[in-house]
Amino acid sequence: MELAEARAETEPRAVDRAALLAVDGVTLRFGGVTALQDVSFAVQAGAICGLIGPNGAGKTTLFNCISRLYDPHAGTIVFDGRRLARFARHEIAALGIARTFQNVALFATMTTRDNVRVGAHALARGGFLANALALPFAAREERRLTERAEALIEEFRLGRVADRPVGELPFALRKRVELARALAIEPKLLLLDEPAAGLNHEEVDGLADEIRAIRERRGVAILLVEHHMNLVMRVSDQVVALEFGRVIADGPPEAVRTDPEVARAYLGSAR
Ligand SMILES: Nc1ncnc2c1ncn2[C@@H]1O[C@H](COP(=O)(O)OP(=O)(O)OP(=O)(O)O)[C@@H](O)[C@H]1O
Repeated sequence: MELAEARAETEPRAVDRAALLAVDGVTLRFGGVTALQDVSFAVQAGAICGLIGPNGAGKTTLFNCISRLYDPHAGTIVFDGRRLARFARHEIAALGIARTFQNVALFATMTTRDNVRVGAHALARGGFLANALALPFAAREERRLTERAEALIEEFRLGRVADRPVGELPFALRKRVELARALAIEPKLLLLDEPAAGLNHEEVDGLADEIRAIRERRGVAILLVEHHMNLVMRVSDQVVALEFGRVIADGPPEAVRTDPEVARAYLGSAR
């Protein structure tokens, strides 16, 4: 493909506000540092979108805006037709957004099964009082959560380690537990923060298959922050590239990979 043609295909464009996730003109500063500058892009329902960029480009900051950990100074994020700014951080899961973390955020002394159950609990109805009084609907809810957790344990092939504390498991397996836990809320959007970090070649291959399979099975949209370029290019339907807080390319993986702006941004970067 000619370079000019590649550029045209990846040029940032007006955001599609009807998409599952529409990030529109988001700006966020930390003191004098502009971490995000007028960032706009959209992710369609069921699509896998890779978010790339050199260190400090703003990827984590953007994730934190979508999870409501940070409030943008300007712009809007619309998810499934709702403006996220209207919701508190603890309401995000109920809207249908789940997240995994770079360093795996599980309860190390709890078993695999209990970690997955905790994920399902994020959506549990009834609450503390109903559970404390052992009301019938609380018992029904518990059964429902147990069934959901067991289904996920089977789906993610975790049966063999279901009763082991997750802190004892190899890192790659803990990552699978974290995926199962995130999906326990049956999200419409899954945010994956550097899922390949700390994995070897073979494990990254397995992860790529797993990510595609999750989307096929569940139709969930996935936004993936990742430095591992091969993984991003292999699994994504769309890739958004950031540099110094700005979107420099947005398009199909092959077009973004060959985009001269992206190549320039990565020049001198060893990753
Ligand atoms: N809490 C914070 N306080 C001050 N500056 C911050 C904070 N978080 C991020 N920054 C700055 O904002 C910019 C974007 O950082 P961010 O962590 O979002 O980049 P990134 O693309 O995720 O980088 P990496 O690939 O290294 O994880 C950087 O200049 C960073 O130093």
